[in-house]
Parts: sequence; structure tokens; C-alpha cells
Amino acid sequence: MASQIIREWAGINAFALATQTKLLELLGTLKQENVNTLTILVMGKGGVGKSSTVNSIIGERVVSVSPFTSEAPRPVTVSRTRAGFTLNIIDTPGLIEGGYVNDIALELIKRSLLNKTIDVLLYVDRLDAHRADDLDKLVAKSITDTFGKEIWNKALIALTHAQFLPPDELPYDEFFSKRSEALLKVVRLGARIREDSSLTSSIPVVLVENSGKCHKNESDEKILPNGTAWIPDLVQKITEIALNKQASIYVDKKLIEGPNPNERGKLWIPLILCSNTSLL
Ligand SMILES: Nc1nc2c(ncn2[C@@H]2O[C@H](COP(=O)(O)OP(=O)(O)OP(=O)(O)O)[C@@H](O)[C@H]2O)c(=O)[nH]1
Repeated sequence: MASQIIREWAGINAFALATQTKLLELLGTLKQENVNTLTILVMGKGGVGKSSTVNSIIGERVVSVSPFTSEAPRPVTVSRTRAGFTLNIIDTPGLIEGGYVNDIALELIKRSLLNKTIDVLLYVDRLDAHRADDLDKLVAKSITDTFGKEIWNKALIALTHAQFLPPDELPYDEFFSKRSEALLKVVRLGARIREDSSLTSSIPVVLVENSGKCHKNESDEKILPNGTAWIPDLVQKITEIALNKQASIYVDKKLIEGPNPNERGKLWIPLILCSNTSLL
């Protein structure tokens, strides 16, 4: 297999100085904790802004973006290195096609991850979607069936199109909070995670505005309508997930070829019951 060329993360230099400083600080925090490599898996439905978000984080147009379903082959891994730290971001195809979960895409994603470790799942959707529905539930279920429930311990939800102004003069932060709650609820249902479980109550939700028309503050940083400089905020949340003491997801052959990872423990139940009965 051809070895992948890892380029210098030059895109950082394209960010506003204040953003660069914060990003380098965050890379320093990761390195202090002996995290020298970080792999982010980007997933979500089609057209929600996955590729655009990858480009925004890297600070270069590294993957193609299209208003229509991208024809570019994916999954694709983009790797960049900076001061001894390597960032890998895996952009993936949209998970919904024709109203159904694209199982072929999921299988392709899973197989491309063999022997890789997912440190962060960046689940992308849009802020300006007014409903979280059964499709969202199905996507969450498919991700869970593929990687196991534990993947949500390493998840971060990014809502794109964040320069959107809510309808009916609803305050921006209130709309964001309602949209986040609605999405987290369907993710929980799809992933079959109990409401009181720490698994999804702790999934952070961040805002992203990939448009070239994103507003800027006096330091030239890209900001949201609520004034947050969103690139450092996103990287800060990524850093927190990476350091959250929960295990990263290692994709081994068993995970790829074995049964649904959530069913593995259950396979032992009949055996345990049998052995217990024979002891009676
Ligand atoms: N205004 C605005 N447009 C965005 C944003 N993110 C993405 N877009 C636009 O939405 C369209 C789809 O973006 P992509 O990044 O290709 O989305 P994707 O999820 O990778 O799409 P698929 O290739 O279908 O999987 C493009 O026209 C982008 O320019 C955003 O935050 N704000």
C-alpha cells in the first residue's frame, strides 16, 4: 500500500492571528497530554456541510464541495502536521440516499478504517433544519450498529449554516438550544441510549459557519451571530473530546466482520444461562 504523504498544516497560517494563537495553544494542550495524533471521523447526511467543515478546519480547500452530492471519491483522509502534531480528518459520503441509509457507504467507511483509531466522531448537521426526524434516528442507529454505542462517548455534533437567523424573532441562542435538544433526542433514540445515560447527555454541540460571507470580529476572526469565534471554539471542543478519558474506538477486523458490536455481549447470555443451570 502506498504510504500517505503528510503535509505541513500550512492552512493554519491563513487564519486570523488570534485564531492561529488559540489553535496552537490547543495543539500544545494535546501534546502536553501526550496526544500527538488525532483522527477525526466526519459523518452525517448528504449536503449538510461535512466537506466544507473539513476545509474550514484545515484552512485550505482540501476536499471538493458541491451544492449537489459530491462525485469525489470518499472516504478520504486528509492529514496535516504541525509542530510534531498530526491531524487526520476523514471525510465520508452522505449517509442518506433516496430516503434510506446508504449501507454501502457505511460498509465502505468501516472497511477503510481497518486498524485505525477514531478519536473524535464529528457528526455534522445543519442548524437551519427545523426538524429532527426518523431519518436522523436511522443515521444514529446505523452509526451505533457499525461502531458500537461507545462511539457517542467520543462524539461532537457540529451544526453548520450557523449564520442563519431564526424565524419568528426567536432569540438565536434559544433556537440553537432547541435545535440541539431535538437532535440529541433523536440521536439518543436511534442509538438506543437511555435519556439518563451519561453517553449522550454529554455530547457537546457546536456551531459552524463555512460560508465565505461569515461575519468577522475586530481581530478578523470568523464569528457567529452570538459573537463566538467559531473555529477556536470547534477545535477547543474537539480537544476536550480527545482528552475526555473515554477510550477511542479502534477499528479491528472483529469490529468490521463480527456481529453488531452492541450484540457481542448478548451472544454470551445463552451460554452463561446454560452453565448457571447446570450448576443448579
Ligand atoms: N451558507 C453556508 N453554506 C454551507 C455551509 N456548509 C456547507 N455549505 C454549502 O452547502 C453545500 C453542501 O456542502 P458540502 O460541504 O459539500 O456538504 P457535504 O455534507 O459534504 O455533502 P455531500 O457531498 O452530499 O455528502 C455547498 O454548496 C456548500 O457551499 C455553511 O456553514 N453555510
